Amino acid sequence: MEVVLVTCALIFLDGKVLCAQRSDSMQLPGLWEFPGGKIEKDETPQECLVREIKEELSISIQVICPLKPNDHSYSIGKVIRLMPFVCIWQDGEINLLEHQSVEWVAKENLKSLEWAPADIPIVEDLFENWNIIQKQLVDKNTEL
Ligand SMILES: Nc1nc2c([nH]c(=O)n2[C@H]2C[C@H](O)[C@@H](COP(=O)(O)OP(=O)(O)OP(=O)(O)O)O2)c(=O)[nH]1
Repeated sequence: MEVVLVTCALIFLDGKVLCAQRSDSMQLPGLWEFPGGKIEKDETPQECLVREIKEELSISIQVICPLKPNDHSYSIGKVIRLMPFVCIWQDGEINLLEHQSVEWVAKENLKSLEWAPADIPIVEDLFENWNIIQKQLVDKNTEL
């Protein structure tokens, strides 16, 4: 069974997370996701994420920690392993190079978006652990 490794970034700023809507030229058009992409040969998931976010949104991020990955099969014989990472915005202005739109979303609005099926368990996990993640980010900020 082929397992495709895909990273995605939960980028936090001011208590909201950045969500992106896939465009008509992408697979799963119109659905919401966390930006990211497939891991290339010889790169770590963290390197992949920094590269993808620069390519897709033209911003720099800092990768903080992983959350639980989710395996999802969109077609027979092929599994996507979606690997989420908590990240913070570091530098640059968002420029939509692939997605049709992005939104900074608060916890209470997370579940109202129409998510790509592979993201649903990740959104659940994020919702459940939202306050713990926020606290970790605040502690991290005071450390810096
Ligand atoms: N980046 C990302 N991809 C996701 C998410 N949820 C989800 O099902 N996917 C799927 C869509 C695609 O089938 C695959 C990732 O493909 P992609 O098109 O974003 O990645 P990529 O830029 O490296 O792909 P490519 O252009 O090289 O084909 O994972 C998500 O939250 N983020």
